[in-house]
Amino acid sequence: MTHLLDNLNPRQREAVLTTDGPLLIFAGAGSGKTRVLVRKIAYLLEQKKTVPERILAVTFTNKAAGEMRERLIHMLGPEAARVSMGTFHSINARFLRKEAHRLGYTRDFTIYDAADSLQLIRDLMHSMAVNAVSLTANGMKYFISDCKQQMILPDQALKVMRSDFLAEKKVAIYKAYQQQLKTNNAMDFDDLLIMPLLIFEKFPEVLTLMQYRYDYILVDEYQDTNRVQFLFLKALSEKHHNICVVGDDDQSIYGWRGADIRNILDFEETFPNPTIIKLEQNYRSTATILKAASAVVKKNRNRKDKTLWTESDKGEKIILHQAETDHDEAEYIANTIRENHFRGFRYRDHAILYRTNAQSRQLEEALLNRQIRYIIVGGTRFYDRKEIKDIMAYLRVLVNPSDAVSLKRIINNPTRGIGKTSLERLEDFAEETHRTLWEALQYPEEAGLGSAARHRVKSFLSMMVHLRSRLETLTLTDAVKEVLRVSGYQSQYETDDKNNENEDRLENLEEFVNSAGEFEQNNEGATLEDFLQELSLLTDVDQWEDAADAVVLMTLHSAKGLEFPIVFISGLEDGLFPLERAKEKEEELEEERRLFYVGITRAMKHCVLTCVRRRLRYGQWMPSIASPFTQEIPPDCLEKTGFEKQKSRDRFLFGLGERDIERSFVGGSSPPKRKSGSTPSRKKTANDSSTLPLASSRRIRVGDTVNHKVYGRGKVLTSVPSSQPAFRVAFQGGVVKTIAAKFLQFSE
Ligand SMILES: Nc1ncnc2c1ncn2[C@@H]1O[C@H](COP(=O)(O)OP(=O)(O)OP(=O)(O)O)[C@@H](O)[C@H]1O
Ligand SMILES: [Mg+2]
Repeated sequence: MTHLLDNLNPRQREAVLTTDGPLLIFAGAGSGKTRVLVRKIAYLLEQKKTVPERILAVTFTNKAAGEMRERLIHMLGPEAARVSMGTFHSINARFLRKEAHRLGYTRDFTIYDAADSLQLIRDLMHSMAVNAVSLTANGMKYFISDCKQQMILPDQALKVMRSDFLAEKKVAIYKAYQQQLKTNNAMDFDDLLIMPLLIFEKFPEVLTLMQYRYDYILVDEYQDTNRVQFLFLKALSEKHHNICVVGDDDQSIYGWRGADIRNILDFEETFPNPTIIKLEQNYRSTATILKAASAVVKKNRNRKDKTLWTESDKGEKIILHQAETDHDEAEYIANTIRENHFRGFRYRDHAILYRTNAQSRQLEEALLNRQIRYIIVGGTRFYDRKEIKDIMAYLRVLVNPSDAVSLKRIINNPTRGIGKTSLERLEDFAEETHRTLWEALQYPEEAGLGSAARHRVKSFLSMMVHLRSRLETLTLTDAVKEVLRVSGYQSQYETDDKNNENEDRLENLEEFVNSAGEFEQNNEGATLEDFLQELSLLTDVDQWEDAADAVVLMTLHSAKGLEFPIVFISGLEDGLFPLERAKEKEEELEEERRLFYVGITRAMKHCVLTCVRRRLRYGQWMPSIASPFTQEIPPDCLEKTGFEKQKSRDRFLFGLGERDIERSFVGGSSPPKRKSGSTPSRKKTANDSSTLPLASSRRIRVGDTVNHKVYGRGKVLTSVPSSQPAFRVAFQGGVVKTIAAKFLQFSE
């Protein structure tokens, strides 16, 4: 047996051994909070002989849950896999599959992601003829989510709202939205958190059962729970009080998504006689990194003071590099990574963090340019692509025909001649007769459709009914294939011109079938419902498979809980990090500072901060100065580079109307350096490709076979409109990527 208490300091050991009663492990970054949580679960299983299912462990991402599970299996064997583990959303979704019928949903309810919710709000605002200029669908979505996160239901909303001339309208939309969700047998992400509490309230016997179901509840990253999650934990632990939460108020970075820092700060008042254990030794970072991070976060006023110390060496100073432009910044980072690689670091030892996703483009270019492998966490997600959302909509309707958002997405996709007017008539009929849209499809005549349209609706309906019956006998993967085939969705891309984006779509659909296969392999007896649920609840980080040796790019938010030997934090400029809008409110500025603290404390050995003198934002060159946060780092921890006496030159560069000059050089060599005062050179245009070098003498065309230094052989799918010649290429390893032509070698 692994020794459960090995390699733990006395405080950590105490935290593992304190199993009963409320326990708050309150500690700074890298002090072993997550390690303690894993050991504690192991201890409960091994020493206290707790039945695995009777332990509930809540993590911030599904990936973190997966890693915890693996570690436990490694320590204790396969039995440990049975511990109930997951994010709040996935744990609640599982619960609701069994219990949502009490609130009038079926167990097949659909989970709407942010885009689905937004679509529904848009449709509702359209049908309710809401056209107030100051009320956008997006704004409404925030409003609804905000209410839900505070447990304010539509009926109470008006009472608790500040009077605002749009208040009644907003509440009316909120009400309609909630009703429509119910009709669609669908829940949004916030509902997944609220509905269990409503069930507890209405059916106390269910709560009692749940209170006896788990003996121990453990929560990681507690500082980022919101009010509803807090109420859920409180309700569940009320009988046994065996709740152990770990967190760090300095790492609370999801206030903008409703996380309530008071949950951790007020723990002592909420849970009776809690034990509080502070962990103060940091095991992750060098002394310098730790000193810098601590000094920064100490500037926040709304926090509990804590000391972090380490036995590690001082290590190297944190580098603060100022580059000329964002292009140069990316070049600097990529060069540094290349040098580190020569020195023996792996690519995967590096993480590049940024405040906003938009910053990744330049970084990608620079890495591609040097054939450095990388992975982006977040950005355009595979499951957000049109064709993937379409096929998922088919599957959702088959599982839950009441889901009108998905039904509307596919009813005329591929084109079946069921046009807008027909659909509107069907929707009106559904509303007037209190039917779902799916039920209305059975009455096309009554809904007032012409005979041709009636016929089309009937044949669509009978195809779907047929598919639904097929689902009962087919395996998950075969079901997905069958739907793709019978619906005609796949063939619409097969018959058309091969040399356009259709091939791309077909590849993605194939990849989707593969992912179904993989899911089936990993989850015995998996159903289509399980698969759809898993896909709906994936977070950005969950989609990152970290097996490959690749640099990882992600936002600072996504990096929470992770660690890397070398961390770059890019774009450390005033107005970008902290964001401009956060500077006005102290609370928000403090949250940005915590985000910076999270960023620095991801680094084990080296931390490199970068900023630029001017950045292209919204198509304009913005003169930039280093983030005020960089000045909060003690000077003896910092080594500044690149801050040169170029400021006088900068004045000539701003506003000279050549804002795109670098754009046309992206990925290539540095922009031409001009002497101060010289007139701008002629702007290079997108069509000016004649001067750009191509890797071979023959120009590359769609359909060609090409070679790439990193990705190997591939086939050119499409040409991509861009400031320089670029192609979408399907490589042999299954990777599909857009690559600048100059990195491709024509292959006979
Ligand atoms: N007692 C210990 N001895 C050696 N290494 C340790 C010890 N405790 C923790 N570590 C190591 O320190 C690093 C940080 O631990 P862990 O990720 O558990 O910290 P954390 O407090 O959860 O950090 P964060 O606040 O970033 O979530 C890990 O690499 C972990 O393996
Ligand atoms: Mg942790």
